[in-house]
Amino acid sequence: NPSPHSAYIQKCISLAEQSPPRPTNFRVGALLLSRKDDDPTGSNDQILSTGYTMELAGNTHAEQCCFANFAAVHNVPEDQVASVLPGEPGRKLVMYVTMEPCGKRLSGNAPCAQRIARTREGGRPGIHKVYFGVKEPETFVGESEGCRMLSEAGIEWEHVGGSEREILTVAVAGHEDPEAEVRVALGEKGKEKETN
Ligand SMILES: Nc1nc(=O)c(N)c(NC[C@H](O)[C@H](O)[C@H](O)COP(=O)(O)O)[nH]1
Ligand SMILES: [Zn+2]
Repeated sequence: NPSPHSAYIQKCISLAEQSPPRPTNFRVGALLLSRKDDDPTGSNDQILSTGYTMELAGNTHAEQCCFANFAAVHNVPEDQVASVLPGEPGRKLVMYVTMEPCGKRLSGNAPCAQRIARTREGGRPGIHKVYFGVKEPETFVGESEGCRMLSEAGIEWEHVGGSEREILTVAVAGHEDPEAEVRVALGEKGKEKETN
């Protein structure tokens, strides 16, 4: 049976497409689920929450909204989401995000890798693994730090390949030269503009 990763990444792309295009961030989609141990096809997955960039008021990120939406259902503020995330034996929490969780934000707001790491505070199991469809491009913060921060927090991560161009095209739709930015991010630096 096929792995469920690509289907979840596609779901996150659909979420990202709901994000209002801005020149100052990326349009990203995120999904939180509970997965039964030893269930590689995800046949027993339980979706817990979703989020997309600027879904909620303010300068909010997809992962931040995903947590905030879950916290709201459980009547706690987003920064206390760890206290209401399930920690059942035999199941693990997994996130899918179109883009690598940010390790730094030009706004100075708490980066998503830190928010994800904080779910493990107080010895809670928290988020076990993060799957993402593309590394963060260097547009805003240069070399991305998100994966290193997740590893330091003991959280596994994995790049699910195959949808990079689609994810990046959605992510940069509000930027000044989206096509060029996608080409650069894909390592197609310096390619001549496609002659139309
Ligand atoms: N993983 C991720 N999810 C998002 O929802 C989002 N918008 C970004 N974007 C990362 C980028 O590095 C920051 O958007 C800029 O650094 C500007 O920072 P603010 O967004 O203004 O805090 N990254
Ligand atoms: Zn972020």
